Amino acid sequence: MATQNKNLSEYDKNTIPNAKDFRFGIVVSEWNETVTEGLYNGAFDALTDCEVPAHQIIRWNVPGSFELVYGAKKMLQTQNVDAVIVIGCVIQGETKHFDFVCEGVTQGIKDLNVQTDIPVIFCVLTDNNMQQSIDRSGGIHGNKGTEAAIAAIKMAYIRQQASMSHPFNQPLLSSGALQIEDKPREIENE
Ligand SMILES: Nc1c(NC[C@H](O)[C@H](O)[C@H](O)CO)[nH]c(=O)[nH]c1=O
Ligand SMILES: CC(=O)[C@@H](O)COP(=O)(O)O
Repeated sequence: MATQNKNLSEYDKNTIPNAKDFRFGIVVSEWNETVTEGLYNGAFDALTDCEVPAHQIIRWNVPGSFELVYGAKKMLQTQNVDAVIVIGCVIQGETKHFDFVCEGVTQGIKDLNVQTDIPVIFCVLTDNNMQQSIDRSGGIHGNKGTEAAIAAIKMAYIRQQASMSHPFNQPLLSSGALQIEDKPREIENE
């Protein structure tokens, strides 16, 4: 299993961009809250370890992982953030409900990444049992919240750099080929 070969809490600060000016939203599911609190603590501690001031981290709670999509959407619409982390823990029960919750939150977060300009980081455990969740929220495999925080910093940096680069959103030809203009378009002053 991939996680068994990679401790989720390990990161090299030398490979992480300067994050002190970034603002982060964290939406936390209350289902399996002992696990989600452990994930949140991992994320919060990693962000502050990377010089993000605590007052630049905004936390909202939602009832369950399925509500993470709506919570992240409203966070994006109303808060000045450079990335959002959604935190949940979905554990297989007796029925197929697990499948639908996992699919719904996965597709919903993917859609937000496609439809909006702010990266939304997927920190949702989808485990067979509680022990697997414990192992990944500060246990033997590390903390997925830590991993998510580092991913959030890196994606916020990519967004920042992309916004300062020449626009590469050249129009596509009818064939679908990318039309390369002689020089990048001038960025119009807003
Ligand atoms: N069983 C789990 C749930 N179920 C609740 C749903 O996420 C949702 O809140 C409900 O269906 C109302 O819309 N949520 C988790 O986060 N983890 C679970 O294991
Ligand atoms: C993911 C869930 O909603 C699940 O844990 C609920 O348990 P059950 O399938 O036994 O109703």
